[in-house]
Amino acid sequence: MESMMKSLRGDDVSVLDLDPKTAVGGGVGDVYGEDRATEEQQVTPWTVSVASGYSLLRDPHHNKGLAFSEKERDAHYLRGLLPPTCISQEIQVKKMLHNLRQYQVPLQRYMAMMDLQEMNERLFYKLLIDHVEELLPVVYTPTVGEACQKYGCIFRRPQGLYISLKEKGKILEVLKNWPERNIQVIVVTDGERILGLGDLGCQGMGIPVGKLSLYTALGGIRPSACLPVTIDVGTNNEQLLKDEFYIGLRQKRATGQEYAELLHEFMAAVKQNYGEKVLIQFEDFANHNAFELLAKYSTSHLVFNDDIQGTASVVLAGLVAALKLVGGTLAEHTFLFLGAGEAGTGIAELIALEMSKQTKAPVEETRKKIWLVDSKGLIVSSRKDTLQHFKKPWAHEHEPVDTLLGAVKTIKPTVLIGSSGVGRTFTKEVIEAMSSFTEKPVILALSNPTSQSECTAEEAYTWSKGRAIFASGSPFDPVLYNGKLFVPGQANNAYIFPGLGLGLVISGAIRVHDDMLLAASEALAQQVTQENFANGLIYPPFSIIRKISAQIAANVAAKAYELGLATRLPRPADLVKYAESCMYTPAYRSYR
Ligand SMILES: NC(=O)C1=CN([C@@H]2O[C@H](COP(=O)(O)OP(=O)(O)OC[C@H]3O[C@@H](n4cnc5c(N)ncnc54)[C@H](OP(=O)(O)O)[C@@H]3O)[C@@H](O)[C@H]2O)C=CC1
Ligand SMILES: CC(=O)C(=O)O
Ligand SMILES: [Mg+2]
Repeated sequence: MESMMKSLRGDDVSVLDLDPKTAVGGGVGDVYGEDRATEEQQVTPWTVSVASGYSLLRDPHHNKGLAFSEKERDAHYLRGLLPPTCISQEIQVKKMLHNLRQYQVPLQRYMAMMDLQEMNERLFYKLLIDHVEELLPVVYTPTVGEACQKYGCIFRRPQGLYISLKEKGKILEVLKNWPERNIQVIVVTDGERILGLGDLGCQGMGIPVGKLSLYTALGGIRPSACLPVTIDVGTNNEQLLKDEFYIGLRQKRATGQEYAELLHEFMAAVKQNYGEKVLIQFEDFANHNAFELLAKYSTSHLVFNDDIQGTASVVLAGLVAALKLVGGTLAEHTFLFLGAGEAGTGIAELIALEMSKQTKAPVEETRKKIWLVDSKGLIVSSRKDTLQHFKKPWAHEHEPVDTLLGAVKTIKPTVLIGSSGVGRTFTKEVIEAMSSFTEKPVILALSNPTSQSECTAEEAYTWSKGRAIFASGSPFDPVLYNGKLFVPGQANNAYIFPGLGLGLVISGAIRVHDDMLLAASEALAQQVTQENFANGLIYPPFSIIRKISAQIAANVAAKAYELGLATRLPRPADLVKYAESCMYTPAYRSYR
């Protein structure tokens, strides 16, 4: 046993018994037994397979820090490596939270959270789950946006898998370098449209890392089953290309065939390595690639585009809930979007689909209740020839209108949705115009991070004289207006993708279907309580997100079984209970 432990600890005789003065290479050993003369020689980096002692404390999957019990300290060679005190995970959470709150700068909090994730994974998730409303803005929008912008500067230990053009032809090998074999969810970006911040190249890695930490914290997917990936084909961001700390390829973006081939190799390698049931979530691709990738791989892989589909599902849920506050049916409302890209057209299409299901009218008809404005003005039929394919269905008969204000005045929408990525575009005039013909205008400022939000919560409530039903992509604090407290909701796809992913995983689904997005949306809308409505909220609080995710997962899984897309048989009788039972919990395990 002792010899086995010796070997596990790395103090193998063949290494230890070497006389330092006659070490390999024949130089002279220093006081540490190391030999300068051998520094140029190649060595084998090697490690042990059972974590114990010093290496156990440095293994984020098993480390418990001061929470190791006396018995564990004896059994796992930890004596002396820790100070004498033993504390509970609850006290560790309390301490971490106390420390985090000392930081005034959000990016410092982000870095502290990333350090914790790298040091003690279970404590990271316990902290995030128990204090989700406080910490979501740290690990996710808005702070993750700043983290991506400064990723090169704050880079310490790599997270996730980087696949660049240099790895072309070897992607399968690269996947095999990842330490985990049983991957269930991959979030992949190419960094070209990171939130509303544009092309951040390889530094977009913060997004897959952040999204996957939410898959675990909010949706209960095991951390070991999550794989963040960044595909680096270069960047067109001149500032990054000149930045000495930039971590990616220093070249302009590859496009066309070169791009398509790398992506194709990646998609094929993922299926070969992990099988057909691994969920691949496309995230923050520019729209000129996003729609094509989704269309191309949705028939051969379990793929989902969060920006197009997840956003659509979350917004539809909010709108269905909002009807309880503003009255009418979906089809009785008129919708205007600022931004006709992935989020805008994705949401528009799902609203039209739901309206069509409710009214039995064809989608071509229900689309007519929905209007979109892009950077060139209102999308109308006279522009059809020059429009990107995803905008064409929205080119309705109308005179050209150049501005959002002009469009609001002529279309008279009851719902205004911002998905442009451009901040402060819902001006006072726009919100006043909305409020002039609607008693309770629904205003969703979806763009992230906070700097890109189409308006602030305060602006929406003040300019509408407290009548707006408002939600935003990034969180805003409650607003006191005319003596009344208004609590804005957060319309963010983080409500949907963790539960949707869990539903796909537990049913063993092999494809994503639009009806699953509707099922997810319906489950979310059902979680909004009378108390939430009384506070003007159209989303439930994030504090109960794991309960929400289980409901979403169950609804999605039920749809997968109904559509014949589920492979995990037999179907569990109680899908909510089953979803809950599958969810990862971060409590420490006891070590024998
Ligand atoms: N809350 C949430 O859950 C989510 C929020 N988002 C946010 O939505 C935003 C957009 O994302 P996405 O749809 O993927 O981006 P896209 O690039 O696909 O689309 C952006 C759209 O906005 C239009 N646009 C840009 N500038 C203006 C302007 N000044 N006036 C009018 N229209 C303008 C573009 O017009 P044109 O086509 O003419 O260039 C394009 O149609 C981002 O900030 C993102 O963070 C995205 C997904 C989820
Ligand atoms: C939330 C999100 O996915 C985005 O802003 O891109
Ligand atoms: Mg996104």
